[in-house]
Amino acid sequence: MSKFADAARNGLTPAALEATLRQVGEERYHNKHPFHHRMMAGALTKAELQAWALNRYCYQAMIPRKDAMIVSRAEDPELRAEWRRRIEDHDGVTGWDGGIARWLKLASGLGLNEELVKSERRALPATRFAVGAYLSFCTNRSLLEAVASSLTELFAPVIIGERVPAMLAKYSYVSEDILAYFTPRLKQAPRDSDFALAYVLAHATEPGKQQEVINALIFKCDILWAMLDALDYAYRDGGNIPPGAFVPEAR
Ligand SMILES: O=C(O)c1cc(C(=O)O)c2c(n1)C(=O)C(=O)c1cc(C(=O)O)[nH]c1-2
Repeated sequence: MSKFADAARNGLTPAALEATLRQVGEERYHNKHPFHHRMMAGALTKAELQAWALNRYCYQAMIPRKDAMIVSRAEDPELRAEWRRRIEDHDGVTGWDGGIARWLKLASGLGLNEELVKSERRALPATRFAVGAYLSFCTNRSLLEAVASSLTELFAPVIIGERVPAMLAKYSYVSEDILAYFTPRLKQAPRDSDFALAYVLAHATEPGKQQEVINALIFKCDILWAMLDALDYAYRDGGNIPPGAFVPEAR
């Protein structure tokens, strides 16, 4: 049983709930994953970096759809107004001048064909299942759980701060230009997660709901973890690439 399974048993103060959520991230966020450690050490092949970018595109492309789901479920205009900015961050004004387009630049900068990435046809089965599970979680669980599941963004600046300098230092073909996706995220993620955290602390006031938000964050950490597990298994050392998935040319 997870050590967090009955963390809210006796009810938590807002400060204690926040501390528990931060501890979940401390222990379970995907910056603890061996794939991320290999990335930071400069140990990934170009093929593995390409596979990472191609698969992660599916996650990026789904994010504004799950945010639209949250907007549609929110009865509070303030929550909707705040949350729709996230959709704009990813879609921009035209659909192709926001975060999704910047992620495509990252992928093409690593040598991938943009149309192939956009088609999502070559993503790993586990990537598609993980991304679908996140969207369906935000569709079917309570609004509070959906908001809480975004709280991995509390920890995103940490992983970006580890990833970007390491990628620039360790992979000669990676330039700042290619990694431009991450620059605005360093402002957007704290703005978004501060709002989401305040919402969660204000609304998770009884033990049952507090446990639900803790579990929602664990679920989301598991989604991110499962995506890196799948990449590691499929592409490490030439790998175990599932039928139909991306086959790199570069090694
Ligand atoms: O670079 C990362 O490792 C990372 C992690 C996460 C996250 O923790 O879910 C997000 C992002 N990036 C990101 O760029 C992003 O737009 C984003 C949105 C969300 C979300 O759950 O709403 N997470 C993340």
